[in-house]
Amino acid sequence: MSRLVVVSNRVAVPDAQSATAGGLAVALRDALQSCGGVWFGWSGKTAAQTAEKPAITEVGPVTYATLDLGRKDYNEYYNGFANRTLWPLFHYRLDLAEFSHENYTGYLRVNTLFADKLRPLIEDDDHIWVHDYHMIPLGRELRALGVEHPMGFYLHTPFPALEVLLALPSHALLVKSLCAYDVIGFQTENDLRAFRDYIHYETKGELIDEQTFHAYGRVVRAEVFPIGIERGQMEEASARAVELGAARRLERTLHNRSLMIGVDRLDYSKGIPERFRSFERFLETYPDHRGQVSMMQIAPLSRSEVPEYKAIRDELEGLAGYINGRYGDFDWMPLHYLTKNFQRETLAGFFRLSRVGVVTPLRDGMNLVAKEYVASQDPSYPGVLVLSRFAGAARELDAALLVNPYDHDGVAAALHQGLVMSLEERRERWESMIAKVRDNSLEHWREAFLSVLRAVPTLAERRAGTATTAAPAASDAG
Ligand SMILES: O=P(O)(O)OC[C@H]1O[C@H](O[C@H]2O[C@H](CO)[C@@H](O)[C@H](O)[C@H]2O)[C@H](O)[C@@H](O)[C@@H]1O
Ligand SMILES: O=c1ccn([C@@H]2O[C@H](COP(=O)(O)OP(=O)(O)O)[C@@H](O)[C@H]2O)c(=O)[nH]1
Repeated sequence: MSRLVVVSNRVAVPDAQSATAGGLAVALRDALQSCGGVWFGWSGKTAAQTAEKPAITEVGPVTYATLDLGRKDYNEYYNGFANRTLWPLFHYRLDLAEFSHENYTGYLRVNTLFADKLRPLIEDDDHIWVHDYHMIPLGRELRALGVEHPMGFYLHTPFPALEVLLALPSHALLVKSLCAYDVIGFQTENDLRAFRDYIHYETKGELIDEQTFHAYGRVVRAEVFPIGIERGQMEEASARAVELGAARRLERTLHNRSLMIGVDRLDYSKGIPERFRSFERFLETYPDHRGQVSMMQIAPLSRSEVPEYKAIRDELEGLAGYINGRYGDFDWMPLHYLTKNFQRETLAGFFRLSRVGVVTPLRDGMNLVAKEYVASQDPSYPGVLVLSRFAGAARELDAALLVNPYDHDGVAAALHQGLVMSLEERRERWESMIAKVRDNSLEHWREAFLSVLRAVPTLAERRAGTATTAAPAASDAG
C-alpha cells in the first residue's frame, strides 16, 4: 500500500503523554503505522521566529514533522484568520467574524510556508490527506509546486450556506483552493449541499453526479463522511471508570440527586451561555426539580488569546454565579462550572453517572461528546441525550431529544422530559443511538475516506497508464 501524508494544524507526536492522545490522533496514527508516511503540521509551540526547518521525530515507519510558529505567524494565521474569521463564519457567527487583510495575508503566508516545507518530504507514490479550515490553501500551494499526487481534504467544521460564505471577502479563492484537492469530505449532507450550491451558483461549475463536480478545470469528488468515536473505547472505559476514583467521588457528592452534564471546549459555538439560561428556565418552570438535580458543565479553556473567547468566559462566570446565587441553597448547588480539562476515561465515568447529557451547540461540525455520552451509558439503565439539531451528530442521533438551543423554554422542557422519561423509552432511544455510534466508528470514517482517496490513481500509476479505477483524476492544477 502506498504511503500516506497527513497534514493538520495540530500533530499528535507520540511522547510521554501519548497514552492520553485524542481519538482522532489515534485513528490517524494507526493509519500511518499500517502504511508508513508523514504527519506534518504546527508543533503547537510558538517562538520568536517561525522555524526554518521542521523538527523530525521518527517512530517506526512514521515521520512526524512539525514547525514552531513565530508570534506574528501564530497571531495572524491561527488566532487571526483561522479562528477570528473562518471559525465564526463557518459557524454562522457573522457578527463575530473579523475581516482583516493582515490576518488573511498571514494565513496565506503560513500555508505557502507549510507547502514549501512539506514538499521535500513527499515521495512519488504518496497519497496526501489534509485536515480542516486552517489548511484550505495548502493543496493549491502544493499543486503550484508541481505536486500532482492524489490529495484529499476533510473539513471538520460545518460548511456555511452560500449567503453566509459570500460575506467572506476572499470566498472565491477559498473555494477555488478547495477545488485543488481530488476528494473533499464533509461531516453532513447539509455541509455538502451548501458546498455544491456554491459550486453551482457561484462558479457555474457542473455538478456531474451526486458526488462529482467539475469546476476550475478540475474534476473533484465531494462526499459525506461523518466522523465517529473509537470503536468500544468509551463503552469499556465507562464500565471501568464507575469503579474508579473520580466517578466514585462524584457519585458520593450527589447524595442520590440526579446529574446532568455538559462537556465542551469553552467556545461560543457550543452554546454554553444559552444552555445556562435554559437551565435557569428549567429551575424556574419545574420547581419540583430544585434541590433534586444538579448540572455539571465542564468547559476547558480554548483559544484563550482570541478576544471573543475571553468575552464568553467572563459571561459564563457571571451567569454561573447568578444562577447559583439565585437558586442554590446551603446544601445544594444547582450548577457546577469547571474550566479544567479531564481525561476522556474520566469523562466516560462522569457520562455514565449522568441522567441527562446536554449537548446544545449553536452550530457544530459533528460533536463527538454527543457520541461519547451515548457510548458511555449503562445498557440496562441508560441516560437521555438532549441534543441540538444544529450539531452534525443530530443527523445520526435522531433518537435523542432534539432541541433548538435558542429556544430556552424548549430546552428546559427537554431537560425535564429527560429526567422523568420511563426506563423503557430511555432504552429504546439508546439502542437506536448506540447502533449508529458503533456502525459509524472513527475507524469506519477513516477507512471510508481513505478508500475514496486511494481510488484516485497515484502519479506513478498515471504515468504508467496502469490505473484500474474510474475515480476522477485531476485535469489541471486550477
Ligand atoms: O485545535 P484547537 O484550536 O484547540 O481546537 C480543537 C479542535 O476543534 C475543532 O473540532 C472539530 O472537529 C471535531 C472532530 O471532527 C468535530 O466533532 C467538531 O464538531 C469540530 O468542531 C476543529 O475543527 C479542530 O481542527 C480543532 O483541532
Ligand atoms: O475536559 C475535556 C473536554 C473534552 N474532551 C474531549 O474533547 C473532544 C471534543 O470533541 P468535539 O467533537 O465534541 O468538539 P471540538 O472540541 O472538537 O469542537 C471529545 O473527544 C471530548 O471527550 C476531553 O478529552 N477532555
